[in-house]
Amino acid sequence: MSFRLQPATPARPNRCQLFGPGSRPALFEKMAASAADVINLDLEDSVAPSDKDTARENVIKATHEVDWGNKYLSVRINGLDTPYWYRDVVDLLEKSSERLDQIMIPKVGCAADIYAVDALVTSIEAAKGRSKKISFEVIIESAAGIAHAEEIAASSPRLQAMSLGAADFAASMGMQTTGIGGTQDNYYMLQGGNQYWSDPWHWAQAKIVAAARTYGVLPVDGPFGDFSDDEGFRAQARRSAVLGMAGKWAIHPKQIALANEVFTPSEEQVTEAREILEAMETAKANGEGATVYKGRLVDIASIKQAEVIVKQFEMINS
Ligand SMILES: CC(=O)SCCNC(=O)CCNC(=O)[C@H](O)C(C)(C)COP(=O)(O)OP(=O)(O)OC[C@H]1O[C@@H](n2cnc3c(N)ncnc32)[C@H](O)[C@@H]1OP(=O)(O)O
Ligand SMILES: O=CC(=O)O
Ligand SMILES: [Mg+2]
Repeated sequence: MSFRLQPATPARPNRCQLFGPGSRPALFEKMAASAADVINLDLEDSVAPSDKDTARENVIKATHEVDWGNKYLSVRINGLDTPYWYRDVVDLLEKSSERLDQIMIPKVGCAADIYAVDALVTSIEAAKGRSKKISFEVIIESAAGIAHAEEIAASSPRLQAMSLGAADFAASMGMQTTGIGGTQDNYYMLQGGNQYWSDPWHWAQAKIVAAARTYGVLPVDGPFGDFSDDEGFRAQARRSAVLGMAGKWAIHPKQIALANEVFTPSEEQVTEAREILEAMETAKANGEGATVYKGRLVDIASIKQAEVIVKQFEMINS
């Protein structure tokens, strides 16, 4: 470990972030009753320009009137290149109830974007005497965003999570696809006449995980657009979980159980992690730093790996 220790990420479950348009208030009670850990009420791309004002009012009303239980309640504001975002922030901070936990900032391109929102939020919080400090989540979904992922991850103590937004990311990068996440037919290697599909999202995910984990921010996988394809969602989510992401968005209620399943360590994974910890306790008692578990090497690094799984499981069940 470096002399600079890696900060812990926020200790709250973030397996599934359920999205719903702010312009469809009929969905809000259903979202609140769902099994998602985080709710993202959207003012941005799922809301038509003509509905922006009404959606904002709906969302503010819902912070007062809907029982959100133990959900982490987040609202996605409009991008900083639009005429809507400042009004989103001002009205949310001045008029929403203290139940609001987080603002999600889309299409972030550099740390200065967060600085601007932080300055506005901090000023309104002080002016209005709000007792809860609002947290931020950012979406990395542009060439600039991925190029500056590290400075964005370091930009504000308010920052708790960083998501990959596959749709806008693909557009900004000029990727030749209309798919939102998942396997891309044309992204394959050829060997012996056979096609082997590769993962075009992998490097962006890995970059986000590294940037976020360096600064104690939760890395999150964004949308998987084809909500009819459960196995496609599972495969994408499993790859994200193995890479170190904490959770994934659901853009339809069908996807909530799938995300929770993948981002909750299985009984087998937890049992194995606990057995590794026990094996290492025995090794330590014998004055050894390394030992053998089921024919494999385990050593002091294995303790940290096993603890990741046990801690995830314990946090979800606490
Ligand atoms: C690229 C990005 O930026 S992604 C993030 C922004 N996008 C979004 O927020 C979109 C979120 N999702 C949606 O708006 C909707 O789910 C849609 C448009 C995809 C599909 O909506 P529908 O056609 O109503 O879906 P469908 O008919 O399959 O709904 C089945 C049930 O789930 C409910 N439902 C649909 N979406 C949601 C949701 N997001 N949250 C909770 N419940 C929902 C419906 O009301 C319906 O309930 P019922 O059985 O009681 O009648
Ligand atoms: O905002 C999400 C995206 O995929 O774009
Ligand atoms: Mg987007």
